[in-house]
Amino acid sequence: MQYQQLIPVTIVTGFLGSGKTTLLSSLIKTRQSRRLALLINEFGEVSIDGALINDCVGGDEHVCIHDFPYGLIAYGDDEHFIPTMQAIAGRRANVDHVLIETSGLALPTAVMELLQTPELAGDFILDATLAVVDTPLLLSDQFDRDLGPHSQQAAVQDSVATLFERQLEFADVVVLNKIDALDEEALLLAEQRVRDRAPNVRFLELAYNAQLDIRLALGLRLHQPTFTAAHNHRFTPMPGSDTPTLPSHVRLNGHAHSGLAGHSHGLATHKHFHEQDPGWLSFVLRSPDPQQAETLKQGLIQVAKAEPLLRVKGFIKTAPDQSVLVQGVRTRVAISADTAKQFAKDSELVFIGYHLNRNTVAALLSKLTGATWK
Ligand SMILES: Nc1nc2c(ncn2[C@@H]2O[C@H](COP(=O)(O)OP(=O)(O)OP(=O)(O)O)[C@@H](O)[C@H]2O)c(=O)[nH]1
Repeated sequence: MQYQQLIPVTIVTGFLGSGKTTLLSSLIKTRQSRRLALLINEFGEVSIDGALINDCVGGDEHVCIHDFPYGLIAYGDDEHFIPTMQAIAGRRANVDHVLIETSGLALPTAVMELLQTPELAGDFILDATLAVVDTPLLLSDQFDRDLGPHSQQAAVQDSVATLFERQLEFADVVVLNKIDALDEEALLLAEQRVRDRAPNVRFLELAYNAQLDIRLALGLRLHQPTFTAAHNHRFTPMPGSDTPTLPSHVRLNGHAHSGLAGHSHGLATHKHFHEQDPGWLSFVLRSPDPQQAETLKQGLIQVAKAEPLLRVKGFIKTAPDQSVLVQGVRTRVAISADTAKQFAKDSELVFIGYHLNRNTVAALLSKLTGATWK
């Protein structure tokens, strides 16, 4: 298979709530004639992101969504990733680019490595890994380690900081997102903070209003192998593979992803963080009662202040035949009637946090909203 015939894959990583789905939605809108396949990875029982992105593309057959509502894309127990990718390869005449959104708690390495296995290496090539950053949170020290005495708060901070740093470490491109209200000085400081954590990041891009120029996001070919004798050392044969050479994912900085044998990160990087660090939890709370949007919003802010809640999202029922979207990243909670849906179901919110107690959150939210949440 010639490089030109390989389907480029862009991995979009980034911490919980950094804006991955929002950026993907805007990329889809500006995709022009590109035919895209998207793999969306949701951490939680309810597939919110899939619903949002599907809304955004409507019935457009040139954008095909593969939703992984329960699974963690490409991690150990994911049986769907390789067959899904092979199915995409099977309709390669209709696919120009694959975009994979990893869970906000995942590292991109699991996908990176599977792309190099014999099942996929003949059809796909990593184009670039993008890490989306919630810039205001970065600037307000929310991704810093807590160097104080041991406490629950310090444990949350440390786990968040570790995950954040590792996502940046594996990125080719860091996208500074949520920068609408930031001035030049703040952006320079944010850049410095990214570079301090991940000196090998190759590009920093700015996403004003969660929009990225598609030319800066797709087709970067940052892992294009060099097919010259002088660079033969970049090819690493896959052990046990018939394929004589694999597309090397060597970075300019020498950080190698050039085959499983030579891989430098170790198997630990294949694990999702909630496997490695069982402190990360996700659960769903439901309410049959009609919700008052502002009361619920204030309730969620209080919960995020009192408990180690890092992300909440879902739809709440504000009238018998209407549900509206709830999006919370720590204490920033937005309720968007624009994304109203004609749902006749109960309100349903996914909560993600670190050692977050389901019963405590349910009791607190029920008390604060006067509605039953369980
Ligand atoms: N002000 C502002 N808000 C943004 C921007 N990008 C995203 N958001 C908001 O941030 C929240 C989270 O955005 P998502 O796109 O769902 O984030 P995500 O990274 O996909 O979230 P997870 O999949 O849960 O990790 C939503 O309320 C978005 O509307 C931005 O550029 N500016």
